[in-house]
Amino acid sequence: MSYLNPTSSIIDLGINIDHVATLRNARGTIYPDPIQAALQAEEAGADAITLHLREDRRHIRDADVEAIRPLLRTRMNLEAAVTQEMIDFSCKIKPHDSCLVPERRHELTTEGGLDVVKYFSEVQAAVRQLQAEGIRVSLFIDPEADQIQAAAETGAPVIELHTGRYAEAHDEGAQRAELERVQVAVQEGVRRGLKVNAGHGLHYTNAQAIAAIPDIAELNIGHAIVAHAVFVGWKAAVSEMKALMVKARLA
Ligand SMILES: CC(=O)[C@@H](O)[C@H](O)COP(=O)(O)O
Ligand SMILES: NCC(=O)COP(=O)(O)O
Repeated sequence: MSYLNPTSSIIDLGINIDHVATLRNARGTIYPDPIQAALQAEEAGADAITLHLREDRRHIRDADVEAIRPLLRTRMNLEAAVTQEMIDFSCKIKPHDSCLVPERRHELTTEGGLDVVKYFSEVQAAVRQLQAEGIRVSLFIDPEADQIQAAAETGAPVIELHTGRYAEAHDEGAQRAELERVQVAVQEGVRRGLKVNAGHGLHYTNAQAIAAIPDIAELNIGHAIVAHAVFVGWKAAVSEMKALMVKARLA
């Protein structure tokens, strides 16, 4: 199976455009346009465009995904819950990457990783259906050895480690412990032959330590970049994040 990846870099940045759509939907306008955000992010150095089609469609909508898919020059990483509706939609869209995430209707944001151990057979069936369409599957999981093992056993070639606990750890000791958890999980993923990505809650002062971990392939970042763009502009916010990640990896 071959996958399009024209921009392979030292560490890839997937720009999550969900909260461009959140801003649009807040007033029911047609701006800011997630299509424009995706294309400008690519021009500014994004290696992939990530978007999460939530079951309640609170930000990204079906029509956004359909419009953006044929226009991308990099990759689409479509995040969705493990429901038959979402898997069928992803199979119709055929993104380069399909990232399976957990979802609770009333959560403010994705609170943890997909419990692949508990829902193994459902996740494996989803992985198989997506892979039969030539879609690369990523599982968004907590940085835990049993989840990584289960993820590998589903046949998915990619995992994305949820960095939310690292991002929310405000004292130095807790942050160091969470960073170590991610570092160990990356090693475990690589040992099992997986491509290891990471993301959630990363911003301009905490992404460096994650980007510096050897073997992390890609970071997916959204909310902090949309927020920073208010002050510096969208393309500048994207390229600033990409530059700091590359600098951290090379340091
Ligand atoms: C799965 C994930 O981590 C991202 O989709 C991120 O959570 C942005 O979407 P929300 O802010 O709606 O959770
Ligand atoms: N999968 C994580 C992601 O896409 C971005 O999450 P966030 O930066 O918006 O928290």
